[in-house]
Amino acid sequence: MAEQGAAEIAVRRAVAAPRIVIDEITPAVDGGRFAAKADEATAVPVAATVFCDGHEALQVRVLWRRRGSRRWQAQPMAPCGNDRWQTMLAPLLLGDYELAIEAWISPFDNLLNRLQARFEAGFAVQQEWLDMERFLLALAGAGDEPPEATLTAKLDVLRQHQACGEVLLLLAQLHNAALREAVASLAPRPHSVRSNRLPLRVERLRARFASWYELFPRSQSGSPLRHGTLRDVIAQLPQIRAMGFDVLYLPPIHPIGQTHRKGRNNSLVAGPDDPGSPYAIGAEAGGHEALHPELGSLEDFSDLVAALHEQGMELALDFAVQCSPDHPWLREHPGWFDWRADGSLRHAENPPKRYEDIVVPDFYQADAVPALWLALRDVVETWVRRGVMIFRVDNPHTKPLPFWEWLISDIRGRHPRVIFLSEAFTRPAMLHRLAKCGFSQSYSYFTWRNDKAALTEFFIELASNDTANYLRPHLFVNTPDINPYFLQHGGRAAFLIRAVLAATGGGLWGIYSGFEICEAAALPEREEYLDAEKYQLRPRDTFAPGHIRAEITLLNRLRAAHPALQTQRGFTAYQAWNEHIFYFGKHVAGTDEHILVAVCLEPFDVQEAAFEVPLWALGLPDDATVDVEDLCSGEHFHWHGKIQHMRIDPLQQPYRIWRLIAPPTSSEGPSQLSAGIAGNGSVTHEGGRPDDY
Ligand SMILES: O=P(O)(O)O[C@H]1O[C@H](CO)[C@@H](O[C@H]2O[C@H](CO)[C@@H](O)[C@H](O)[C@H]2O)[C@H](O)[C@H]1O
Repeated sequence: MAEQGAAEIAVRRAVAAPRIVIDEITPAVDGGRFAAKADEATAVPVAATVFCDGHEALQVRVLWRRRGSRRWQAQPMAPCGNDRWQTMLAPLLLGDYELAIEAWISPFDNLLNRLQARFEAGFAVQQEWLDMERFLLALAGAGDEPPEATLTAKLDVLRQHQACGEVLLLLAQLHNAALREAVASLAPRPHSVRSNRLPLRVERLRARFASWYELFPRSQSGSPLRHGTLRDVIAQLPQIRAMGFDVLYLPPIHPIGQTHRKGRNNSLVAGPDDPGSPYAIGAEAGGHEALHPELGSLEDFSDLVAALHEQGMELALDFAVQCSPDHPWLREHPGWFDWRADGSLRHAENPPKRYEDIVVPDFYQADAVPALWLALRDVVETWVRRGVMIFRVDNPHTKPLPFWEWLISDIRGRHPRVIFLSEAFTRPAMLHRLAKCGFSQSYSYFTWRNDKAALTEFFIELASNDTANYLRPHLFVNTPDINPYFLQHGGRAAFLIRAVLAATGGGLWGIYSGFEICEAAALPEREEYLDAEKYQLRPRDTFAPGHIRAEITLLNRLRAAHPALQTQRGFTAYQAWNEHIFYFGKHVAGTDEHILVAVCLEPFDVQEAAFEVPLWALGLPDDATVDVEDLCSGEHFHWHGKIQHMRIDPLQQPYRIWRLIAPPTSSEGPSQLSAGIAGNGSVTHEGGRPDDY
């Protein structure tokens, strides 16, 4: 008896289990443990695998609501093959959302499918119609309010078609939108099931698409003898904006400690005039909320913020959780630090790098919880109040993950426009986890991806939904810490190569001042700059001969004009039969824009290659003719057929950027663009130098 009872309970449990499977929802990060990322300018593609036993017809829809709201909004999803369902949500407003997928068996669609199948197979549909009629009658009931009234009226029309044997018209009416809407609101939803809720974070467009320029304010006076100020920075803005950059990033601007101050080239002893590393935060004049006195006043700071806005730019500030031994926190809050037995503190490090001039507070000291966490949050709040909406976070991987997850969520709760960039050059697992914890953008391994295979793998991974749903790579070509070997040895062409890869491969790229004049002098056998600006004033002439300002300007202009260049998504590696030519396409789903980029990775020697034009992506046969625009020279020409040939002289221009122009539909007549343009299928012409544009 007991056995029988247990069996019955087990059966009832099985019966209560969902009959419909909802799986592989995207966007979702770790099954909803972390928020997927979207931005307010972009529609959100939602997809899921949804299926059931047998041949039951399903209805599937996506539900979404702002976090904290009780009301769900709904949008139907459509099948796209292999049990996959999809829809596109119109761009959402800034903020945090929840998504869920809901599905149920649709008796109406089951009846309709059967009726249609019988008809298409040439059989009578009398029986199927009676089933349908009974179903609709039951739904309409005796109600005379919409939607019942709509259904009753439609039923009359359906019966007339049925009586006259007009099955095609009957079917058309059964597909009628008003009828389906009425049915949807009245019909039962057997076996209805809803997925778990998946968080989605909608950020500003600049979280996904921005061009950064980094400089040290102290070097902007034009003289090695005078410490630069924020006013000097304001004077530089027009020329930085003219290159097309829209974010100005400054390393820490706080007072710099004296104790263990570093000297030139990272020496452990500073000379009397050495300004010290700006990352050694905190001195008599204050800590993280103070401004280094030599840079100016807080009024100057707010003038800088205003001047940036006038230029259509904005500021990114460093947020570095560390202290010089002279930071006021060491005196005021000794309990935030992990003191050694001899009364000293262990200096910070990011192995193998050693940071002898700073110490890091201990997030889990009894006195530090919650005081230190809140104090750090208040530092960010202070700068937000002063107009900073972007923070580049120094070394986040050496601080606890729960701290970042809490801090970012807390700040964004009040300031959804705030963007955090994670500077974590560390193991992939940590780099990725920081992005999941909420960082809007992440430094990446781009700087060290140079050959074709490595670049292909790198960009394919970043473009994949699995990664792009939570991690946005920031492609810096150089940083004050990284003077890449490729730039050290590749001459001017190397700078152009790296610039075009970064500016076209992803939505976020950045240069550190000096890149535009191909600065590359290095410490021997090190990826570090000689006389690094981190330890001394380094005024430079950023218009020095040989500069690549025109090329950078063109790249930023192309990025602004072409949505395909504003994202890491939509990357496809194409065939160019030469190991030194990296050739890829960028295309944003839902647009007809196809950009092709070919980069000669060899900075000194001419390279040639046959390459394939992805005519198939435009729905064209292999022997079609396609109009092409060379986006660097402005020339228009044709390519006849799928296989073309390129020749690139890196000393002239180590890259090509083309736009494929979709052929006009037959009603539009011949393309205006192609009229009168000679094209022999070859792109061996060198076109104009970028300086000519
Ligand atoms: O460790 P990372 O490679 O991520 O580099 C970042 O953090 C470093 C520590 O803040 C910072 O290093 C610079 O500042 C230190 C503290 O003043 C100093 O000891 C180092 O010599 C100096 O390079 C680095 O610049 C930053 O990008």
